[in-house]
Amino acid sequence: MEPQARLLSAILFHKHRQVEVALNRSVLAWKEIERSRKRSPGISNSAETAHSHAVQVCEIVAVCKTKDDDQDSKETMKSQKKAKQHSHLYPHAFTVSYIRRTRQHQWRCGDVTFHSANQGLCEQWIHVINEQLSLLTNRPKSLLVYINPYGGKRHGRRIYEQKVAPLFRRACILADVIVTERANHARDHLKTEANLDKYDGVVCVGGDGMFSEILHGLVTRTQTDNRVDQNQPDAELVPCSLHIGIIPAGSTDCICFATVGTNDPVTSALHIIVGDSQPMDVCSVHHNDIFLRYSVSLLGYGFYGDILTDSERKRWLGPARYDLSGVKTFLSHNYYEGSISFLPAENNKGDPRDKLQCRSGCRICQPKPSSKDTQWEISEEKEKSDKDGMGGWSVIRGKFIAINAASMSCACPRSPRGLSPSAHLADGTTDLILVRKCSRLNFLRHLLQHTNKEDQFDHSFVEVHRVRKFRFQPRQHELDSLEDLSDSPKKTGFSPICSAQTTCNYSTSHSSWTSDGEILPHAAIQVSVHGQLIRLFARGIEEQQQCVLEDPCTLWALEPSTYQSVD
Ligand SMILES: CCCCCCCCCCCCC/C=C/[C@@H](O)[C@H](COP(=O)(O)O)NC(=O)CCCCCCCCCCCCCCC
Ligand SMILES: Nc1ncnc2c1ncn2[C@@H]1O[C@H](COP(=O)(O)OP(=O)(O)O)[C@@H](O)[C@H]1O
Ligand SMILES: [Ca+2]
Repeated sequence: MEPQARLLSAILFHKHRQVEVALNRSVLAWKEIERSRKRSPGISNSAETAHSHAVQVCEIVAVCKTKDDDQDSKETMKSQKKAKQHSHLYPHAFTVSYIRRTRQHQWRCGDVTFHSANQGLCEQWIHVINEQLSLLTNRPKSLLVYINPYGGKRHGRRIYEQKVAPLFRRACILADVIVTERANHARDHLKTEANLDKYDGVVCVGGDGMFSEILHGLVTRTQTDNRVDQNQPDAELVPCSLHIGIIPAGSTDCICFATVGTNDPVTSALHIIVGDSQPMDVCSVHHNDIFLRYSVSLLGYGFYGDILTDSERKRWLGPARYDLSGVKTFLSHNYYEGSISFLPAENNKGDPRDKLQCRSGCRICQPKPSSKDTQWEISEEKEKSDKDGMGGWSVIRGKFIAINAASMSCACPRSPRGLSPSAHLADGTTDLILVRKCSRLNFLRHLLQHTNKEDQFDHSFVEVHRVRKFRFQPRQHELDSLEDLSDSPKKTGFSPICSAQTTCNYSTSHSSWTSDGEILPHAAIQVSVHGQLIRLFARGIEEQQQCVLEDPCTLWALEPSTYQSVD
């Protein structure tokens, strides 16, 4: 790769030591002068060695003039005298705030302050760095923020004010904040009222349920504006132009965890600031050609549907409601009869058991521009020609403890690999997991495997398919109407210890679907995946500590440009 020309270089002071600082279009680097000369001449090929540091320009949060009060605030008593002398000699300074990777995908905002005797020089550095930042056009300047004050442990407002707002201010992002006053406040505001032209993105402070509100508001608004009828299951939906940021402050937060790798408000705020972009699939759910909901994480019938139905009554318990309802539902051990038909994904989409996890820059999720249209036509054609005979579609009937569709891994702190560890964020498919009637012990084994590294699909009673569309029809019990009044749910040989359904006056042989944590009113549904319908301010889970810098040493080897100025 052609090394880039230096924009600036100078001898400045950092922590009372002389450093050489250099900037090109992609990297800001600095190294101590005396020590590096004394020690080895070779600097290793990493972003940071003992005496050489480098930061990618696209990971700089902000640069600003350092105020006098800030300069010595972190000094110890011992070094205060030295610092005073130093700041007398070099009274001018600027601070660069940048992204620092810590453990397990967590990001923090680090600061580095450079001092100089020359005020003009400091101003020049601030100007040139800001000029480079202004070229990064994917960064949001104006955001619309919705806070659910009742999500998770009810810390949403505090999390935003203490951890996120100061970072947005530092990055000069304007934020209009709405603290919601009722469920669906954010959805309705986005659907009709909000002036979206003003914003570069929408931020949701809350859990998956709150994200779902933003999703529905934005997707519906986009379809209305483009005159697309959401009730048509085959309608080609128009992708949303605004990015969505998630500040995790809910109970599960799996959409954040599976797209960032951690549930941490500061990390999410930094992904928003740098304008990361992660496309994401969205499932549309219909009942008899009537639109019900969109879903991005788990669409679950049976086990998870029952947990969610039960846990809604325990909302006051916060995130612990899922554990309590989980144990209760596990002990109930219900199964449900029905038939699933699905349209499998094309072969190039991989397999749910192939262990190719979706990671930042995932190849399977890349749109294939040259062949996409023709591929799409072929598969549409195949689908049409197959429609009458249901060719291309597979049908499975049976008794199921759980039917889960995971459009992405659904990784979360409870299950760090998720419900379908190899599911992809943006491949246009969902992984359909069918857990048939089995013993309690076997089901427990299967569940436990979600928490360790074992393969949860390695059971005769579990099957998993990567699909583009599916339908579910619960078994119609001819005598349902008579039996429903007296019958409890079907059991796998044990009497019920407690059951959500015994108090339910809807057919007891049916469960409910949960879609991103919300309950759907119908059991018979049609689902289609809409590839890459939305984009998040995220980049997918990074493989490891990514050191994508060009060798910072190249900066030192370059001829100075016209910008060069040395103190
Ligand atoms: C024995 C331990 C078994 C642990 C099994 C863990 C599997 C967890 C898979 C989680 C998938 C989560 C998919 C995410 C869905 C969310 O969109 C959605 C909404 O999120 P929000 O609250 O942030 O708005 N959340 C949920 O649907 C919550 C799912 C929670 C599942 C908890 C499962 C607990 C199971 C406990 C079984 C206990 C067996 C005990 C035996 C004595
Ligand atoms: N101000 C509010 N009062 C009551 N419910 C709200 C409010 N704002 C949002 N909600 C609803 O709260 C539910 C849960 O929100 P969420 O942020 O996902 O928290 P959790 O992860 O704890 O479920 C969602 O269904 C959302 O529509
Ligand atoms: Ca997918």
